[in-house]
Amino acid sequence: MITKDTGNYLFPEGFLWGAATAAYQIEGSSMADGAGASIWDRFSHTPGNMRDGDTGDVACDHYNKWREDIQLMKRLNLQAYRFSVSWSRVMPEGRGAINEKGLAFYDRLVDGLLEAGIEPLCTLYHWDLPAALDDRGGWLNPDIADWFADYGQVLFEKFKGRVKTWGTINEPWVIVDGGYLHGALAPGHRSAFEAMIAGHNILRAHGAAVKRFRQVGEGDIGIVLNIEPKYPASDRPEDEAARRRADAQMNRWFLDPLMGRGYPQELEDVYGEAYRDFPQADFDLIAQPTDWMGLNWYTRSVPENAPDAWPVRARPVKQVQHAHTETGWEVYPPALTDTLVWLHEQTNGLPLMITENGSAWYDPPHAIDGRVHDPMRVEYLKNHLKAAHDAIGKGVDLRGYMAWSLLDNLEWSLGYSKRFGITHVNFQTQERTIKDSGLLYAEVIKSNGGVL
Ligand SMILES: N=[N+]=NCCCCNC(=O)[C@@H]1[C@H]2[C@H](O)[C@@H](O)[C@H](O)[C@@H](CO)[C@@H]12
Repeated sequence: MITKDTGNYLFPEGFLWGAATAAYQIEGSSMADGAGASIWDRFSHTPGNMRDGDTGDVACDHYNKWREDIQLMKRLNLQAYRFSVSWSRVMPEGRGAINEKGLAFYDRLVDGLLEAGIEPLCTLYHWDLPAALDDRGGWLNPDIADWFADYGQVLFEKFKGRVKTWGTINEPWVIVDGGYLHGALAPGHRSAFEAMIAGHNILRAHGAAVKRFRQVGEGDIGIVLNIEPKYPASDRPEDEAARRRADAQMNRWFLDPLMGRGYPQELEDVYGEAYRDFPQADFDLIAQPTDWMGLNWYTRSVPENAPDAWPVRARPVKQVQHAHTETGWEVYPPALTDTLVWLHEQTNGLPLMITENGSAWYDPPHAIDGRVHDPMRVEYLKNHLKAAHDAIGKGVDLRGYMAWSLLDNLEWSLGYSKRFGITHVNFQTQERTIKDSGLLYAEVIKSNGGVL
């Protein structure tokens, strides 16, 4: 592998290098030891929802292989590991009784990480809502703000002094756009009216958890947003208007209220009669000050005006001049720099962390001669780390980078067909093999970017 340090892309001292996963995507054993079902157990077992009929029943079997996976993290030189907790493993009904065996899994994981010198970054919610709460309306029920804060309190108290960096909710936009607007993700609803309500309650739940954290927790807390910058397909006014609608519906819908600005005005244009406003007290709760913000970044898009494209009336124009990943996302690293600078300004200089960045490319189902060569992922990783470094040079307070993902895993309704891991998983044998991209990443971490 690369040995020389160019020194051109050295990151600040103390920059935090890690990798990220999510409970339902890697753990398996989702109903073991008293756990309750989540909406993803239901959704993945409903015929027609999942590519190849895949489910998270086994996934990467991380529930059993977590010790081996910590050793893998050490071989990757990881300084941090971003994981999520399965709410229904800890509280089978989502509220009330605690399942001590479920909580004990995360207790062992956190202690194992600390013993390995790896900082645990915990996400409270990464899409796997307890099914029992969905039966009570889930994100459509305003009571969920208190249910979520109560769940957060269990973890804040259990891991006080051991977990210092908390994320409340992973990607409100994907939860709502996928789960309530277009139906591609659990719980599979298709309603703009529900989308507005679910999105608002997700924000309220975030605020309630932050307030509770200030009362019982210790450390830093923030939220994790996916931001996909929008560049107009032309300088025609209708394309700029489409860009604004797309930017409002995907990027500012959640960011603006979190920063105390309320919903962007374009949202009413997007959702029409489904748009609704809410009491100011809600927006005061939502805009609780946070300590950091997570950015999940994959790609940009170039929208044009498209009156038939419900509800945003904008459609991305494929940028055929650039490579596209297996998920159809354009590879365009300069847009990451743009996003980081924009987010730095939008959050008035809040500390930022890239909580996810990565790419899906075709990898074989098994390693060959103990190796998995993934040149496209190597290139994506190198060029996006350079783009992140460029943002730091422009004054962005970027604190860390978590590669998505530590392992090939369940890519939600796309099943195991899309591999994002810097470590390959043979899903027949559960054998892990660090890919070339993982070997590079280990060197990047060891040199703090020096090898880039
Ligand atoms: N249209 N479009 N453009 C791209 C929009 C990206 C939205 N998807 C994400 O950010 C998800 C995030 C999730 O946390 C993780 O659980 C997923 O495995 C990764 C990979 O999919 C990413």
